[in-house]
Amino acid sequence: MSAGPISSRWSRYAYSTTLSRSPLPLLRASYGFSPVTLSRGSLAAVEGLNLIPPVIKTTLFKPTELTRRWASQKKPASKAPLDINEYTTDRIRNFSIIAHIDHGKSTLADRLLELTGTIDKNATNKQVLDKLKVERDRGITVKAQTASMFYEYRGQRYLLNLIDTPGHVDFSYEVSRSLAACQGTILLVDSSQGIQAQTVANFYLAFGENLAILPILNKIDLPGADPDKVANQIEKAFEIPTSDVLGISAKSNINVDQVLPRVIDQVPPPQGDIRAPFKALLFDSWYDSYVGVVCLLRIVDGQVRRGDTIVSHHSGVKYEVMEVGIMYPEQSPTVTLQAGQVGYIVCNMKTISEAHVGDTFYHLKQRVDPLPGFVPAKSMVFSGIFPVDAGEFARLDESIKKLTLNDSSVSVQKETSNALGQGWRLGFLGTLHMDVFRQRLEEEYDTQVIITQPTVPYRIVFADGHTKTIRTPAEFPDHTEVSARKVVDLQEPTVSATIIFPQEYLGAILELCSQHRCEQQEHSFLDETRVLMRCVFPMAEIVNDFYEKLKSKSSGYASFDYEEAGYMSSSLVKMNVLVNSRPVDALAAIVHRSQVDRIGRDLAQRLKKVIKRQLFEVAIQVSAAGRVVARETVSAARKDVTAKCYGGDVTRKMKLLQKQKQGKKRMKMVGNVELPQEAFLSVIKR
Ligand SMILES: Nc1nc2c(ncn2[C@@H]2O[C@H](COP(=O)(O)OP(=O)(O)OP(=O)(O)O)[C@@H](O)[C@H]2O)c(=O)[nH]1
Repeated sequence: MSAGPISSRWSRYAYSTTLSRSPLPLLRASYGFSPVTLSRGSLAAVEGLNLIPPVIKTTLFKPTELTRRWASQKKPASKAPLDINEYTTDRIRNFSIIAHIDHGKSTLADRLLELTGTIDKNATNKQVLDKLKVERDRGITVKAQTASMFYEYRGQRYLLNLIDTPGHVDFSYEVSRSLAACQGTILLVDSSQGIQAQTVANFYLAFGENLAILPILNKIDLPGADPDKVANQIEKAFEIPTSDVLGISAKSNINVDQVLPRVIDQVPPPQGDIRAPFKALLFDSWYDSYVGVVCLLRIVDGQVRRGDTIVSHHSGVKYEVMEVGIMYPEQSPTVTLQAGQVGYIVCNMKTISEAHVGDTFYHLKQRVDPLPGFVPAKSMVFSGIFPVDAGEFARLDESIKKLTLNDSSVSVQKETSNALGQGWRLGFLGTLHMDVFRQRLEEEYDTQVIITQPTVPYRIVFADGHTKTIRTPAEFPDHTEVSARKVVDLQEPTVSATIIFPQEYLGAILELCSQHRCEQQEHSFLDETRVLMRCVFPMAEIVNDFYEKLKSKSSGYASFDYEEAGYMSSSLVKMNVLVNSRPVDALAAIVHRSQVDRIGRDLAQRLKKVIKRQLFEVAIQVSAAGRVVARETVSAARKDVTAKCYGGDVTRKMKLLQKQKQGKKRMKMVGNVELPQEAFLSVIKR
């Protein structure tokens, strides 16, 4: 069945890690392998805890739009860059916080920044590392953020680099590249909700990177919290003894002071040699309108300072370093960055496309071998974006260019639609990513856009052997080409999904999955009440409203995570919508043959409801594979043309009615159906 290469996060890890020494009944059954015992130390006694007075910070930048909120928290500016040379590898710890969405990563990051004096203690510190407006509005992390902290423990000063990561599956790429800069991670689990789908997925990401994993239960202050039960789940699922699990409340600041001592004791210091030639991994970047591109680096060996000339392995381009520094938590210049540290550089890089994530930098005169890097993020969901007002095209074009400067995972291509005019076809990592992009366009750039139904990339295999990936229904081969055997195979992308839910919803969830062409692989129990199910879906089935349906079927208790699982052959057809015989391209879709009648009927009925009655009859037809699958008619609204004709000769009335009939005929002939903007959009707008 599977036609393309299967790239599974789990299968990737299966060959990149050693198999377990001890049995891991639950997850080995699910994922085909089990983890080795994780590196853990004993709980260190909390002693000698002493905060280092905040180092005076310098910033050469005006706060950007996104960081304006921090302005009130900035420490007094100074001209002197920070000297962090004393922090050799043994006194550095690089760690991240990973968790399911909303389990409290950003809140814990706030507390750790306060505890170390990196930000002032302030009742208004809420998810300080969520800098984007959209993150604050939605209460979710979209972009991983790095913050450096200074901390004294047992008489020794440490430089701790924390990376707060997003929890939502659309942004798991952010998580995986952030982990490449760390040696350890805090696996945070909400003690009232227990292990969820992204807890499992993120655990395996960290495990695959061979990171030390520190299990922490959050929200122990909640009345519904059951830390013992959740600690048992962690032991069963990940083979981490319950005695290693720390219970905290990030919100109420309970036991948070035990977190950093554990990080120092259990996360290994970074490897690296300060005397070796400079070698650094670029793992994130963003565009700052004042200084250009800012690159976040993990310094593997050697050191870098202002004035150095460095070279990109990826492009061979030379750059002069204008500034180096750490995120403290904003950009704060330092004298150098050296082996083991995580920090930023500003060089004469003009566009974000030059900052290739996974690139290796080296000194001009000391070439080094490149680091392994990352597989680039791939757009999986494509949508047409059009300006609501066609006169806004140029402004929207500018806004999209600016926004994609800071989000290189969005792919952009121009597109024209007969119904919606000139626009773009954009590719996103998932539908939440798409929605976040739309919200940012509207709020940060004050533009109004129409987004068409998302589609996934399909593959067409032709008789001559060549393969084409298509991203719009317009590119789908004509059904005559398919029947003439010019096309030998049609394929759609699939995902391997993990769903975790309470047992009482098993029946309802199985039914929902089968409606979405799901192939269930297995299910097992996390504990006596919770089920972990693994299955394969066609990606097209989950990009629209599957998650909302899953939440509603499980009263909000189910969680869901997925990853690409290659392509499979599929019986696909293109569905066309005709309004008075004219195709409306913005409503066309690629669907599975088994669903054509249901989707076609539903679409025709919805269109009928929103098309206003005209002075003539309007026929709505949905066709697929050369046949009409649904038809609806909007009857004509009869205008009383004789209303003003009081009394008089009957032939005068007849003449007016005759004239009206002629007019209707002409309009019908032209096919000039007026689709009211808002009504029409309500069908295609998400
Ligand atoms: N009662 C209680 N609530 C908490 C605690 N920690 C976090 N919260 C709340 O949980 C919600 C989610 O917290 P966040 O810190 O945004 O969670 P997150 O994991 O960063 O979320 P994403 O970045 O979207 O994945 C917020 O309303 C927090 O106030 C805690 O210890 N106790």
